[in-house]
Amino acid sequence: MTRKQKIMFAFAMPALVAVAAVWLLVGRWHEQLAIERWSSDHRALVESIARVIEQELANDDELLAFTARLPEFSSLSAVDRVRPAINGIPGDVDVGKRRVLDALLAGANHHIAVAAVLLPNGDHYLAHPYKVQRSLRKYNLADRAYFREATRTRSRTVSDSIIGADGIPAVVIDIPLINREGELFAHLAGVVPLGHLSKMVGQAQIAPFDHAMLVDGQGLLIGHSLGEAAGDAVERRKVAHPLLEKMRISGQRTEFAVWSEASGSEWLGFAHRLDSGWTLILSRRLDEVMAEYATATRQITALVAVILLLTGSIGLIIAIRVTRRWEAADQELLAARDGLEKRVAERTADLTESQEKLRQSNDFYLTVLEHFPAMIWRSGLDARCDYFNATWLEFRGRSLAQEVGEGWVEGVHPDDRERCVSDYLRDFEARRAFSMEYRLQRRDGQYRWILDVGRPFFDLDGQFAGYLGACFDVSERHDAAEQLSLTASVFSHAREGILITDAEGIIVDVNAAFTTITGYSRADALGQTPAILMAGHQSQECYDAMWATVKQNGDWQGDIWNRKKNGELYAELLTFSAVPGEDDRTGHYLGIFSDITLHKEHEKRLEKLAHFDLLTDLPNRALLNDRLHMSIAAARRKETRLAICLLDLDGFKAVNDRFGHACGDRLLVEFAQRAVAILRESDTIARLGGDEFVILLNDLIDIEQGLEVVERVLDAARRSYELDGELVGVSGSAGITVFPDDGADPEVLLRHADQAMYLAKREGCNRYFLFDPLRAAE
Ligand SMILES: Nc1nc2c(ncn2[C@@H]2O[C@H](COP(=O)(O)OP(=O)(O)OP(=O)(O)O)[C@@H](O)[C@H]2O)c(=O)[nH]1
Repeated sequence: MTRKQKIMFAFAMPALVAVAAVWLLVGRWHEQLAIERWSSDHRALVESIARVIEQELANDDELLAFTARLPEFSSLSAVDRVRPAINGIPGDVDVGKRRVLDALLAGANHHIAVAAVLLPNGDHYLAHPYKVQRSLRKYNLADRAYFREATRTRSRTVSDSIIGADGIPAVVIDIPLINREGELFAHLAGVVPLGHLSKMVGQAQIAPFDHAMLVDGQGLLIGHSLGEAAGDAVERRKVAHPLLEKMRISGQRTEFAVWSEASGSEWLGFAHRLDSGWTLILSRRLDEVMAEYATATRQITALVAVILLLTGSIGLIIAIRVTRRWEAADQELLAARDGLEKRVAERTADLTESQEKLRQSNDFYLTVLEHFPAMIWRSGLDARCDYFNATWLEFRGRSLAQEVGEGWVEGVHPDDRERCVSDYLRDFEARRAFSMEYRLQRRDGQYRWILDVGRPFFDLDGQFAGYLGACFDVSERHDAAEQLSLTASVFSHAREGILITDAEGIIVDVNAAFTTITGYSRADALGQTPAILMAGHQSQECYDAMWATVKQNGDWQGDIWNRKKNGELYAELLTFSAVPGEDDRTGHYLGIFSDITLHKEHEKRLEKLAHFDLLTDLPNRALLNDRLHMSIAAARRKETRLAICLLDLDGFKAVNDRFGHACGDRLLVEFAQRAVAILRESDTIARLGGDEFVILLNDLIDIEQGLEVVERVLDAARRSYELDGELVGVSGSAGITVFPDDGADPEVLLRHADQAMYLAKREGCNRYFLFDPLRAAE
């Protein structure tokens, strides 16, 4: 189908549909219009027919009223002749009335078929014609509604339909007869059979209506247009009619309606209430009414269709012209579209390329993010975590679904959980970057220290979009920090002094014990070298050796004498170690020392006890032995002589006895001092015990040199001593032996000296003897 055909079709189809719709609508509309028109046209006719019926009834009424006013009906002259058996007075009694009634019934322009005179109690006085009186089926009519109504109102009353006393359905006109005294003495009743009423609504009377009905006040059918033919045999039945129902509801005197019968035929018509209370229903078949208006309907519909078709055709022509322009414009549009599509294709290709690059870029960043060595997370505006990278999930050994939201918190160590969550939420609220450490359970169940660094991130519009964070396993650093903290604590609280120098030996740190021991504050020590502690007690070589050992072996341990800031000497047990730095070179030196001055002094005391005589402070026997061995060795090495002199005081016991032991002690001390003052540094005088001493004279060139010294010592011994204010005198006896002349063995040499001293004592004391082997043999 071409474009033109499409447009024509687009116009033609709605036009045809519109014509069809208008056809139907106009048909329906015109039917409605025809009904309304018919209704308004015939409303007046209905009222006119009703007036005719009412007029005819009024005529009957008037005729009866006229009769009632005649003298024959001014009284009842033969009431006493009434016989129930003949339903009233005999036919030949009160004939005046019957003559009048004959004349009444003989008239042609009324509908009264029977006339009757009733007594006030309802009994018949007479009925006319007489043969009707004789055939009456009901003698007393006091129970009739119209009779009671007329008696009560003392005025003319028209009844609804009844079954007459003669058994024929009829309506009755009752006129009460009032005498001059104003008493109601009788009723004059005119009976109109229903068949007579049907004559009022015969076809001729109701044309152009098809059908008419008269309904009494009780809703009973009392006449209809077909009743004329039925005569008196009009069926007195209850009428159920839509118009009656409508009238009952509306209360209107005239109602119009359209209704359908069960047979399917449609009717329209009017109901009109008469003055008597009866209702006249006039109806006509709808199809007949519509047939009257069919021509007009067809004309209007055709006119509308022509107008529509004309309008449609004009529209079609315009559409075709417009279509041509559209087609031209369309061609331009197509050309423009082709160009546009080309550009779109080019742009799409560019865009696809860009998207591909973007996708690759995204894939790259996502891959980087997923497998970045750090554990990465993200949270949204609600502070709940909605992303964890593969590194995190791998660390935790859990799925993303398990970790998102609050899931990850389950992995935080129970002791850290509250702090971790509250710190996070606090910083989140403040949109503040944070850095915190907590323990997070790894997939193997082990808790690891995690450094979690989070910061807020913002979208392209600068709106806050959540938090991004990266976590690092810092357990080793954390352990190291703890270790460092422990080390620092040990460093601070150690009882040993600790100093740390750099590779050049410059002190970089000292602890509190260092200050306590040395008196140098940290500020005093930093930047100095350990040389500040040098006391001059050890030689520089000693220090150099120490440093050399440290550098070679990594450490050195030993006792060392240093000097405190206040100049006091102290001994320390020092461990000096090299601490390796990077690339295995010494980074620092660590010195740990404890103050062992007391220990040293104690040791010194013990040593002194072991080698010196407590009283005189001279070497004792043990030290003498050592020295003797050393002196022998030295003399042998130097090839010199060694004189060994054993000296025993004379008369010492008497001093003790006379002055006491303490004075004896003082004498011994005095003698020792005198002897030491005489001897050289390299010589030795030892106390063997009591008043017995040994003198070693080294490096003797000849024996005389030694003898001279011994004489001087003996002279010193002889000098008086002041004890308790008195001068006391003792002397000494000595025996001398010479190495190597008299022997080489220390014991032998001492024994020889003892032998010589024994001789000196024996010869009178206060003298000395050289060992003489010949005399010793005596
Ligand atoms: N005061 C004092 N007396 C001591 C000490 N050791 C020993 N003695 C006494 O020194 C005396 C030594 O005795 P001796 O050597 O016989 O006395 P002596 O009178 O010098 O006699 P000779 O040596 O034989 O000439 C004894 O009385 C000891 O009790 C000491 O440390 N102090």
